[in-house]
Amino acid sequence: MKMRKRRVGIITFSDGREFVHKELLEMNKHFEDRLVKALEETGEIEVIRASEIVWKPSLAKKAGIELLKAQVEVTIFNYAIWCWPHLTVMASLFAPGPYLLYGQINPKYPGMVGLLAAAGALEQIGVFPERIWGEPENPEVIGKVLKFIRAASAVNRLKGERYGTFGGRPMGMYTAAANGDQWLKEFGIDVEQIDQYELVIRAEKISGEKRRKGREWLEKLANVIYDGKQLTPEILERQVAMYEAAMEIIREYELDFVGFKGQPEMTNNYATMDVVEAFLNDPYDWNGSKEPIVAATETDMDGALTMEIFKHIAQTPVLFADVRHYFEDKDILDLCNSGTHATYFAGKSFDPEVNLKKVTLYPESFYFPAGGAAVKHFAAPGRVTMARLARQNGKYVMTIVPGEFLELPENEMEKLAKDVQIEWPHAYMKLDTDMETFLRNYPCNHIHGVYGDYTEELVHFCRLKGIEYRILGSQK
Ligand SMILES: C[C@H](O)[C@@H](O)[C@@H](O)C(=O)CO
Repeated sequence: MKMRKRRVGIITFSDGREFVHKELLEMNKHFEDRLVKALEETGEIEVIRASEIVWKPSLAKKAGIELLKAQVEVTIFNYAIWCWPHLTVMASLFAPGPYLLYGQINPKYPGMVGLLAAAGALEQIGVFPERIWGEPENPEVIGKVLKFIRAASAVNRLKGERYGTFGGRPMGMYTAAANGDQWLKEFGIDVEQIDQYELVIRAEKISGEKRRKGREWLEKLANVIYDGKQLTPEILERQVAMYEAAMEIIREYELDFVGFKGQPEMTNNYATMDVVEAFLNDPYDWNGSKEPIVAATETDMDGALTMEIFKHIAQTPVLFADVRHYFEDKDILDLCNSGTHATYFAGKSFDPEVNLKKVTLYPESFYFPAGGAAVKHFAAPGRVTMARLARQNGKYVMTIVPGEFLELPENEMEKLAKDVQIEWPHAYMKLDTDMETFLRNYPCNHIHGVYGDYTEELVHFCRLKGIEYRILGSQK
């Protein structure tokens, strides 16, 4: 999967007395060099430096404009000596936020004083920057910087995105239907409404060659169980055609992420959306590797939004699941949903051959008379961060649920799945919190997440957006 580097601007400030500035210039530059090197070494960041160290107002303005023109996603204001705070304020009028005030360790000069004076000045005018202090070579310090940058770039990457909702509120699910005006106002996301019929019309026009290519690839790499009724080669090809149709619409309408109603119209009359949803979320399909396109089932808008935030923060595929069952005796939460588990989760690999070996395309059950394949697998073990953005009394609240996907013997996973829903994918999770706390606080039926520890990034995201958050479990 191709990672888009996060574009970060840096402005280093100085003393407003020219003779002091000149005296300390080489040292100041050296501190900037060290920070730039450490940022670039993360492999996630492209640094844009202002052309000059800022010691007078005209240079503050010039530096800010340079970063604005370079379309940076975050600006770091860098302090190693005493810096006159109005220079930061003036640069902030042009340099794109969010802002991180970075303090270098340089005890012989009042760098920390400069940082705090600038922070206070910004806050007086309603701009609330993050502050980090330390040696750029310290992995813990640069780790903190990176977490902030991931969250800040996610805030900016959402801006101007388009969400396509195929069909309306599914099966009476209030939590799936959000308000487009609120999305635009709070996140800068435009919502496009598309009729599911458009998918059917376009799917019918997808060539036999394209259908066959998808079906044969799936048959070759995964285990396909045809039952002659709910799942036949023809129905699987119909799901492939719907995927191709969805891709066509996504490109044509310039959509960044999507949701499909699916139930009951498509699942009663045409085919389930499972193959479409899983492979949109995957970093590949039968045509090759691609960027994952977040796809929520049941047109769950806030679910899709949570996933899109995760995608920008972690730059990996994102899981969508139902909170399905709790095995009390084993303390295992079963996350399971028919459609949207990307096959990436089966093997945690970007290589489809690795993951699809562990995937079975199962005939759908009685809920879905039109038939189709459910994309069944078990999520690979590992530390995960799950979360959900939900509206409570009109306001967004983020519930963050850290935990672990468990390593269980294959036969035990099959046994657990049989007791729940054999044909659907499962992720067996051990929560950091206890089940009672989870049930009392979790805001809806769907949950989303990625491998890795991203709690701090989500917290930064919420702070930047003024969203209330709660963490169910400790931050590890
Ligand atoms: C079979 C049901 O209609 C499921 O689709 C339902 O349990 C859900 O997935 C709800 O999120």
